[in-house]
Amino acid sequence: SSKYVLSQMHPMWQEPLAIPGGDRQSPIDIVVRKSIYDSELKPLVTDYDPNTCQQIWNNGYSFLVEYDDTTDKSTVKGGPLQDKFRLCQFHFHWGESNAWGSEHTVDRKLFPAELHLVHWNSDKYSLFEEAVMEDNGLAVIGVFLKVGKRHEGLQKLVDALPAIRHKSSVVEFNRFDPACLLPSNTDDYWTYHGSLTTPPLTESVTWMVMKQHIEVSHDQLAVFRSLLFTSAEEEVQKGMVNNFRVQQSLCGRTVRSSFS
Ligand SMILES: NS(=O)(=O)c1ccc(NC(=O)NCCCCO)cc1
Ligand SMILES: [Zn+2]
Repeated sequence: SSKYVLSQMHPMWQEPLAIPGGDRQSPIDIVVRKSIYDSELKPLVTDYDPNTCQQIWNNGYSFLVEYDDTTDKSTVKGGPLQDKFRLCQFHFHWGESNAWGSEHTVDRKLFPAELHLVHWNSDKYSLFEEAVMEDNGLAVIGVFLKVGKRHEGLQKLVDALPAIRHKSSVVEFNRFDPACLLPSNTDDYWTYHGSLTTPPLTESVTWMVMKQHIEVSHDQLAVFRSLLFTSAEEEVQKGMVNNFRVQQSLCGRTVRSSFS
């Protein structure tokens, strides 16, 4: 049977009716003039070991690059963080067009895509699964992507995507340094307390959203859109696009900025 690819605007999963707590959900719109400059916020200190990179796979929501998080070899500290957090994976969210795709917005401005580097508090917990249930368990660095010049460091990752087109496909992926995906300036960021943006939506994330974006080419982003939400045996194949959650209400939270 001929399989055809759909790209629909429907969200990839149904928003639950009730969310535990529900007053610190992510993503949000960052209203720049309402963010509070906090001079106590330090620069972020990332220390990533490319040799801890293990695999790249399609989990049916996005594609994830997973790192060995059994030691403190790839970590982030500083910024708003009191502890050291271990990198476990990074992934992206994107749209079917360059006009939208990011999860966070800045004064309602949408970006074509957003990178999330996911870390868990290894000073306090011994597993991601434990940390994900705790208030200060996770730290996620968000980086906006804009369409422009080709990102040389990203190309190694783009070249691996055709091998993981379908949900649940995994390939080995080594020696990738996630630091190459960070903007040149990581001192300027917004930070707030929020949640995971996909189920289980747990409210355990300290978000650090970079002010400076990175640039990737139109063609590189087009390869993201060639991925599928669906597994190989499914009759109808759905294009992996618009895998972002809609903005959530701030519920009185303060967004702090590390820059004035
Ligand atoms: N988009 S987001 O808020 O950055 C995000 C990050 C992690 C997760 N969940 C996650 O990583 N679960 C996998 C747990 C495997 C532990 O090794 C969901 C959403
Ligand atoms: Zn994410």
